[in-house]
Amino acid sequence: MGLAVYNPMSAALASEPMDDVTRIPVPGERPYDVLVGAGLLDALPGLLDGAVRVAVLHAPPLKQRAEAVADALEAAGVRPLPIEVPDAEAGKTVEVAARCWDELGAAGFTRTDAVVGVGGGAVTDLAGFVAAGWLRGVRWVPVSSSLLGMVDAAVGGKTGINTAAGKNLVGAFHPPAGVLCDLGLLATLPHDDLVAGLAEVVKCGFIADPAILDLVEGDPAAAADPRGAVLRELVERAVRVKAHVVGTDLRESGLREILNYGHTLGHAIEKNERYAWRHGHAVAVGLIYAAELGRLTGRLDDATAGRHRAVLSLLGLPVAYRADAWDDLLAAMRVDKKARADTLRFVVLDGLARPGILTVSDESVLARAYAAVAS
Ligand SMILES: NC(=O)c1ccc[n+]([C@@H]2O[C@H](COP(=O)([O-])OP(=O)(O)OC[C@H]3O[C@@H](n4cnc5c(N)ncnc54)[C@H](O)[C@@H]3O)[C@@H](O)[C@H]2O)c1
Ligand SMILES: O=C(O)C(=O)C[C@@H](O)[C@H](O)[C@H](O)COP(=O)(O)O
Ligand SMILES: [Zn+2]
Repeated sequence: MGLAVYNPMSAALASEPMDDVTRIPVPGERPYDVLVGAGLLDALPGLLDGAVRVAVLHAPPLKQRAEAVADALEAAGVRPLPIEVPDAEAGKTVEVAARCWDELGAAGFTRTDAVVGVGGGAVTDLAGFVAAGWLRGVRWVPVSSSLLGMVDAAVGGKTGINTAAGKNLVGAFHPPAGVLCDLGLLATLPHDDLVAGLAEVVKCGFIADPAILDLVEGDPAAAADPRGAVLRELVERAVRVKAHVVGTDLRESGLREILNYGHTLGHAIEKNERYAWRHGHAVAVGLIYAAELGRLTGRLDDATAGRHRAVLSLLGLPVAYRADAWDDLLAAMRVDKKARADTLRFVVLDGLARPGILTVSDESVLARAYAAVAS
């Protein structure tokens, strides 16, 4: 089954630069814009017009930025409710979400009130989920502070938390009112987290926009320079890929599955590591695995499959995982959201920027493909 319908050129024309802020529209039944630039807080109150109270969810590393968000809201006549949550995956739990809902209840949040998530993908996934659940859905805005959040997590309305059985197993499709990607925040993002975000950028290169791969291969150091023009271009290209896909298929009934390239094994590794591995690191290994699956099933040529390991290695991303973990990984992959009944399904490539679905009828190929990443 082929799923490729993306044209990077027409997507670029659809986005408008304004005073060094690039506005990338996300179409669909509830359209919104992704703003990419520096600062951007001036745009926040306008996205939450009519709100009297706004919860500002953040983890400790982004406390200062959350205070600036609260100040911007207060200056616009809105009552901010700062809520500090545990950092990274420790915040993506039902207990933390329940505590947030208790705080919204105590503050009397109504349907015109709203939630802002200030942080990386973990905090914005949680914030969106809290907003999706409260009164069956209030407005929310991610103020994305990590590369991975900007190019992926904050865009598209997939919100959620982890459960004991696996990654993101409870959640809702709940598009934001807008997305703010403040490139200035990348200066304080730890280098390893920035590089982890590049794994999702590379994913977009393989599934839809090969110019991304050329940029990374041409100058990997520039790709990882938080202040550089190359990274900005990569952010904008990846956001355009995601905006096109989620604008076409919000609820993942077809095309959106391509964004899960590399994630079937990636999520299994994250669960196996009890979420101590960065998401982007696990996805990097998952991408090489998915490429090998495509190659072994005769769908992907050797050169494009090999390019996965090469480009991810150039960035210093992990390209291998424990050989002895295979049985646990296979068990975790069985609850992947793309599985249907007892049948595993993977996103694979039929060529560069030609993603499709592999429905696995003979599971022996899964273990054989694992040899490509087993260490
Ligand atoms: N909803 C989606 O569509 C989607 C897409 C991709 C990933 N995700 C989810 O996103 C999460 C990963 O996101 P992530 O890579 O941003 O990880 P993260 O949110 O855990 O952030 C990584 C670390 O960087 C810190 N950080 C973030 N921004 C910072 C900044 N500007 N300065 C200093 N520190 C900063 C965070 O506090 C954290 O310690 C995973 O939970 C993944 O499942 C969701
Ligand atoms: O937005 C999507 O759709 C994606 O699959 C993007 C992924 O990068 C992201 O990690 C997402 O959270 C995974 O979704 P899931 O449904 O497999 O949990
Ligand atoms: Zn991801």
